[in-house]
Amino acid sequence: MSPLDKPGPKKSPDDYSNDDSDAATLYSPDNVPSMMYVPQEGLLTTNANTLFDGDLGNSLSSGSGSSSKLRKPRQSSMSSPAFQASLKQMYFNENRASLDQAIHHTIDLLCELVQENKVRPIFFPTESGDAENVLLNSPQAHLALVRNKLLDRKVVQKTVEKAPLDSLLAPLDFKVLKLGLQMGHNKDILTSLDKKTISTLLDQKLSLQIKYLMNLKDRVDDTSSKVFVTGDLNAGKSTFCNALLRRKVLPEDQQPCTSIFCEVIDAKTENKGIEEVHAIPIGCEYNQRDESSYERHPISKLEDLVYECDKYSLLKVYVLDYRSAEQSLLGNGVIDIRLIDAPGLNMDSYQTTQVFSRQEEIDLVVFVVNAENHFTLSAKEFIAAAAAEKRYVFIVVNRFDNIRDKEKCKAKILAQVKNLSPDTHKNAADFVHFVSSSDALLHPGGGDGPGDNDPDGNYPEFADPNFDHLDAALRRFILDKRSISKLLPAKNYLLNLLGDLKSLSEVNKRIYVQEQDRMKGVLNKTIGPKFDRMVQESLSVGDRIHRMIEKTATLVYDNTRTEILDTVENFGSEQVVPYSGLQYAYEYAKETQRKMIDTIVLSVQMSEERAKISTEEAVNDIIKLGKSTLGDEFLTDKTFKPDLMFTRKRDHIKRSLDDLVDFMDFFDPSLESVLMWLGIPKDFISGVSDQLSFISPAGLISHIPTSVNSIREVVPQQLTLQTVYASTKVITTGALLSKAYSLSTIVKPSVAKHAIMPIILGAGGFTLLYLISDIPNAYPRKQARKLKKQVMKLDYAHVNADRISRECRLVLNYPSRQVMNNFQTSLDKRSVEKENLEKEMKNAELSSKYFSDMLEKINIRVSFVEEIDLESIYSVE
Ligand SMILES: Nc1nc2c(ncn2[C@@H]2O[C@H](COP(=O)(O)OP(=O)(O)OP(=O)(O)O)[C@@H](O)[C@H]2O)c(=O)[nH]1
Repeated sequence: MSPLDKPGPKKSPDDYSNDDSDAATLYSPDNVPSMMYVPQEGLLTTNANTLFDGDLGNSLSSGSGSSSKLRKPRQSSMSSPAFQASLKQMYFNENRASLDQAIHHTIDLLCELVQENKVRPIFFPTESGDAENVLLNSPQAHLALVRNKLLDRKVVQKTVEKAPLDSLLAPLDFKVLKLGLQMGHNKDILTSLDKKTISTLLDQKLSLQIKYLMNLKDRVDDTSSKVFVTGDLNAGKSTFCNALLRRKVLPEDQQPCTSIFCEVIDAKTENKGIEEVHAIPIGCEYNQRDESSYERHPISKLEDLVYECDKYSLLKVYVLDYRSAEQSLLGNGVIDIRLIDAPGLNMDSYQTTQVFSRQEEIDLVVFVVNAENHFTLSAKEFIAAAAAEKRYVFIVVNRFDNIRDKEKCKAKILAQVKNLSPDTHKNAADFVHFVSSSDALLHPGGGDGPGDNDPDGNYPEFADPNFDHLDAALRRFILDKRSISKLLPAKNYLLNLLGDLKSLSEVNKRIYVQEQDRMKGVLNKTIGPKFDRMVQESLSVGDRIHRMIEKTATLVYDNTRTEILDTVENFGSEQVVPYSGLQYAYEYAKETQRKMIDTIVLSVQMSEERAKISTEEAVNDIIKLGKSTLGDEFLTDKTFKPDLMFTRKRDHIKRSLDDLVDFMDFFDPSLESVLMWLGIPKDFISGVSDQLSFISPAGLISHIPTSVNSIREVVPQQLTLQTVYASTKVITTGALLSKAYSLSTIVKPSVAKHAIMPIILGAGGFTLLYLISDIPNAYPRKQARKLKKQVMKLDYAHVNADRISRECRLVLNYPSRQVMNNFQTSLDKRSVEKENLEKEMKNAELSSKYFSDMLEKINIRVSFVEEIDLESIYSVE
């Protein structure tokens, strides 16, 4: 931000000055102390005299919203070096405050991003262009990673192949984030990426940037300036530092000697005027007030100390410069300058890393290159990196005295500089110097220290005029153009970082907008309808299974009932066990009874077996239905075991049935059995059975004539068989005697006496014979009726049919529940899927909104930083 008010073109202090080229005159001791800026009054003033006339002309504001204005100074005052110096100081302070603010704002943005990354993942494209990263850089791959935790390369490959080309985003060319972490090259991390890792990596990246910005802020706020002198081995770095100090402080040698960083500090301001070396042992943190953090050594020991890189990490070299403020670089009276003499660049990697790691602490990099060797590969790399960060690099081409064709050498080196740092090349007169440092130290007085000044107190003339020019340019850049030397790298860095954050936000905004649309499509076209369809399917399958169970249970019930009733119904038609004779009649009866009961039990057992088969079929049908509807999602964890069905005892009927053998159970006279006993073919009996059906033993008894008339009436029609039948019944029931008695009342006793007795005896014998012979058939018939009666009474068929069908229903409920549970699981899964998608959609919406807002903020910050005008007042060219 320029402190110059608009409108009207900004004027650099150079515009007020007639000649600003001679930096030495800026700090004329006569002028510097007499000039100061009074912010409260908005005036530049001397100790006693006002330098401004009464006109309010071109005004200067504080740049931070203050309305304070500088009155236009008189031309004579404006051109004074003191005015220039103070004005530049004011600009510097304002720009520094603005940069501080910009750094704070950027830190805030980074903190916001860190927070956002914790809540919702930020897509981070890596810079490497290899195949793996292309996969990782696609939005699909990234979100898949986030969702699925583990990267299945094949799956991602498939996704990428399917994705439309324009939806794949090319890796971004980050400037700061890339230089800061180089995450994309770490294959070990990439292969094990999951949501947490991505988040942690980005978190680390952003946290590092926050840390870096804190350091940057310290650097901007730090009033001192650090000049980092580095270069190739034996290029003359120490000699160059000594030439700047005009003393042989640092050891020079033809062999590489400096193996430790040496920080040269003004002893007058920083060490109570005492010249000494503070050697900081490796691992110690230097604290000047804590003597245990370093070792004190005299300057003369420096020759040895520089070799002890195994012992010390840094040497703080406090020296006095007896020259005047306008001659001395360290004791310039304006700012605190420190020189850092670094070991040669091709030292071991640790040292080189140190060089890199320290870059953020330094304001100016001076790269010393041997004119005879030109740039080595490591030198080129270093200069390019430093220029990218600082924009300007001081290049000192040393040992130029050894070069014969100086112009050719110059042209060659400048051509190389052009490639490495265009800005430095553009301002080569200020930043590229061809010198001989050793010559610069040659002066008539020779030797070191305070005694070298000539008797008049003036410092001797130098042998190399080019070095004078370098010295002046360096002082001018550090002291006069501090906005550039100190603040420009910070501004540059901020712009680069904000640019990266902008790219990151743009990519994320685009991805999340795309993702939102994609997920909306998935929800409306796939997951939503799938969920509804599954709900319908589960209802319909549930209904079908219920019907299947009912059908099977009903079938089993009917079959069982029919089976039992049929079994009972069929009893009595024939013998069920062999008859061994009258003397075994009781055993026969018991055996017949047992056999019949067993047959009933067997019928139940058979019904159960059939029920098992029906149940198994139904189980398979239910599972098949589940599988056909749910496909792969159907999981069966149980197998149906029919043997486990009907394991309870089923012979309780034996206990229920009356198993007493009654004497009368052996006799069951019937016309059919009589006919059969008489040897009449069975077919014939069946043919006439309809006509005989009305004849029942009870009916017959009721039809037994009660008088002779009635006998007369009856006999013609019901002769023979009926009579025989009736007579057997009469005998068996005792009715015969009563009928005989009643007959005797109507028939003359003498007649009766001769006729009845043989008849009675004949019929009785016949009947007895019939009854005894009919025992094998009569008992089963009687027992069958008895059992049937009891079965009916116990409702045995229903009870068993109900029991079996209930067990079938119970068993079938298992696969039914299994299918329905599977449905429920699938529905739950769909529901979770739907909820997750809705949640992700919401997150994508929030993320896209977040990055839109973030982009707006970044744009405001970028304009803020861009408006910090560090250069217009100092035209480097
Ligand atoms: N001819 C000539 N010799 C020089 C010049 N500058 C330095 N030297 C010599 O080069 C040698 C190495 O100088 P140093 O200053 O020790 O080099 P350095 O880069 O500090 O060495 P290391 O830090 O040990 O890598 C010494 O012998 C110097 O005298 C120069 O401008 N011209």
